[in-house]
Amino acid sequence: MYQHIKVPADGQKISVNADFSLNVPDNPVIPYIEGDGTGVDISPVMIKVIDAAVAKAYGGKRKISWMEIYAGEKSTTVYGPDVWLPEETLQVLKDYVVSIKGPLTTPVGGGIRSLNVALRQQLDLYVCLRPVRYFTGVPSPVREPEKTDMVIFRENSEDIYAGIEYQQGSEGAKKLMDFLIKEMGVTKIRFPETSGLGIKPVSIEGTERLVRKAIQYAVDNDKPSVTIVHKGNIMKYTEGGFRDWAYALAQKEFGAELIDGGPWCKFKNPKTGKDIIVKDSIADAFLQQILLRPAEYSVIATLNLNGDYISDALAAQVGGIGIAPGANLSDSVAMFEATHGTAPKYAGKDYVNPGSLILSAEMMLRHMGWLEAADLIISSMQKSIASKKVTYDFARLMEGATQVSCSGFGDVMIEQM
Ligand SMILES: NC(=O)C1=CN([C@@H]2O[C@H](COP(=O)(O)OP(=O)(O)OC[C@H]3O[C@@H](n4cnc5c(N)ncnc54)[C@H](OP(=O)(O)O)[C@@H]3O)[C@@H](O)[C@H]2O)C=CC1
Ligand SMILES: O=C(O)CCC(=O)C(=O)O
Ligand SMILES: [Mg+2]
Repeated sequence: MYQHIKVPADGQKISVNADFSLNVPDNPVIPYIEGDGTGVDISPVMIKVIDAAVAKAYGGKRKISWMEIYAGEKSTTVYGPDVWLPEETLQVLKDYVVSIKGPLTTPVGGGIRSLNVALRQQLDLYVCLRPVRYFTGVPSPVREPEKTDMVIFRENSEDIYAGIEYQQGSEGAKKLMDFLIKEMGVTKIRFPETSGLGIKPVSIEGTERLVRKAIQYAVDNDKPSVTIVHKGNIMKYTEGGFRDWAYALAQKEFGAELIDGGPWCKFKNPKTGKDIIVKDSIADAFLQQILLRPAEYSVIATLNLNGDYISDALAAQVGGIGIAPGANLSDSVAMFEATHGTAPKYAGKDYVNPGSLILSAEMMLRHMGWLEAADLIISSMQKSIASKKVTYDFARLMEGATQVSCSGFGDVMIEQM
């Protein structure tokens, strides 16, 4: 049926109901992309740890059938030199509904466009969900890392990240420059002859669907606030539009009312009766606020590029990108992945922290409703860190730690279950 993908004989597909709830069989097939760089190290460890947690939680009644699918460098060896993202990979990601991926390399400057972004765009995975929480004992550069407890909702389909760009000197750049100068009367391009150009689309629909998810998350998870992070003072009609449309949605769909004339607003959580405040922060100020007053922020809704920067900055606050998980979500399809990239200098060395991908898989188990296995992962992560048997990233900052390898940390996690 597929050219290179081998469907496991013993598993069934997860399916989606009309209300977007999932039917998860006891033996679901989960497609995974190993990933470039350190993907080769972390993906097998993630699978081993998740299998152990599922076996322990359900005593053999439930089991994941993993199905390897291809993207990135491995795809070019399996499918041929120029095939970075095979059509059948996209088809499987849609058909099998829930998947997980390792990181994929994107060259800087030239070369192929990001496959990570292409996957999100082609599957319309418009939410990039990145929870940021502190695990006791993790070395952190801040004094009170436990005060950082945020969940980032990053818009995943628009913004400058959409990749509409024209290289300096290209026909496209010349055409667009001509149009801007001659037809739009633009006079502000300082060096028109030597500029590359990029376009930043931000829409009402794109904003509303992202912000709706962020506010609903605050309602479902008893969170005190949603902060819209933007640079709307400077980019008024894109970032500023995002802020205005976000506030408007909070009022229109959640019944939020202005506080002291606005723009902040609040509504009562229908599930708890508590207030949820919807507020905003300009992105540069936000980046210093999260360091100085992290406890004042909870759910964050932001655009694609801001969300990228904020994800890594917040990850650092709770001990680094070695334990920063994430998910890319549409209404039906979910693809889980770590926040970090391929860390090429460590590739194949069995060295890096597999924690981000393991915690991404923990989010996946929770998404599937396999809560007992997900809880086991969290408690094992806590105990493993407390045991101080950790990978280099924590060991180098932790007093009295024993440094273990990437696979070694997986084994520690399995021992701690
Ligand atoms: N979603 C995706 O697939 C993503 C892909 N990328 C791509 O990855 C490539 C490399 O990007 P780069 O900017 O170097 O960012 P990376 O996130 O790959 O690495 C930056 C640094 O983060 C730390 N780090 C990364 N992974 C781990 C881990 N598992 N455990 C512990 N520490 C870790 C290392 O820090 P230290 O040096 O201190 O040890 C590393 O040098 C690029 O091509 C980029 O486009 C980037 C982000 C996301
Ligand atoms: O696609 C890439 O290579 C980088 C993407 C990224 O940094 C992210 O999504 O956090
Ligand atoms: Mg990033």
